[in-house]
Amino acid sequence: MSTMLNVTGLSHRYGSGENAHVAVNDLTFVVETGELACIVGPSGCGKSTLLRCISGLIEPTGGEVTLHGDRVTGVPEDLAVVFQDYSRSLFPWLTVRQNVEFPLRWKRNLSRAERRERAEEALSWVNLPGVGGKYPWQLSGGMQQRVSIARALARRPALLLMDEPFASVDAQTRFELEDLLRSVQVAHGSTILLVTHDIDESVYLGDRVLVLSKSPARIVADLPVDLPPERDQITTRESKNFVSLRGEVARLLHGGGDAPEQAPTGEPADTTEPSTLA
Ligand SMILES: Nc1ncnc2c1ncn2[C@@H]1O[C@H](COP(=O)(O)OP(=O)(O)OP(=O)(O)O)[C@@H](O)[C@H]1O
Repeated sequence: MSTMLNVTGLSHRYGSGENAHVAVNDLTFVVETGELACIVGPSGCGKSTLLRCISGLIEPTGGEVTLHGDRVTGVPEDLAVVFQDYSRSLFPWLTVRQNVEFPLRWKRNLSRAERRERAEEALSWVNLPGVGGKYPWQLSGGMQQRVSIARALARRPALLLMDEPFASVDAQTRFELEDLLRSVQVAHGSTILLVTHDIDESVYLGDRVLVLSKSPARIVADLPVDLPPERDQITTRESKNFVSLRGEVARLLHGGGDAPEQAPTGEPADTTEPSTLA
């Protein structure tokens, strides 16, 4: 496996002097090609700042980010981001197909017909064939977020960043979108870095879970997820490995980074921790 993303000693400080605020502090990790890595951390710990630095939207005040070996100094062309708020990221005056095609306009090597073909293909990947002629506001919230995912995938990004992508939809839709994302990722070998504050979601979706501390964010643990690639909302969440890992992540988050207590062998870990962090 080759390394897609390399984050080395990354720090970011907003402001200077007495008003300085360190949002992320000396983060080092890699994301391998074809991996779905989840970052979980408390609200306000610096997750969005980290994603902004990785996507080249802001320049880190320390350390560096490389994408397939190239140092990130601006927004890389082969990186796509999906945000939480689909209602603000889709253009309401464009049809679904035009929204998905929109970022492809800057790919000069693609003809109009190829752009359209790619848009239709990406819409079929997210189980939305046949809605290309509708407007976003004619679709449910979950469908609109699938359009946002299709728009990101149509660009065939080397890295897909997702910032709390399912936080604005109801629980049932969230489960459907989680399953959709995993199936798309497995089918297309996409490399994804997803940020969430939901412990269960991080374990259910991830091949790996990176646990962040309270602000300023530092990495408390980098945990492999020992679950099969094909997951199921009921049986996976009931499995011993899932329950044990979610307990470990919760203890790390609530303990602020202390070493986790291991559940006794053969017994499921305590599942009373809340799934999300305030
Ligand atoms: N532009 C900015 N200027 C100054 N401080 C900022 C700026 N953006 C974020 N911060 C501060 O940096 C810290 C981390 O913010 P950030 O949005 O990265 O956290 P987060 O983990 O994504 O939060 P949430 O989970 O609530 O979305 C917070 O204390 C925030 O107030």
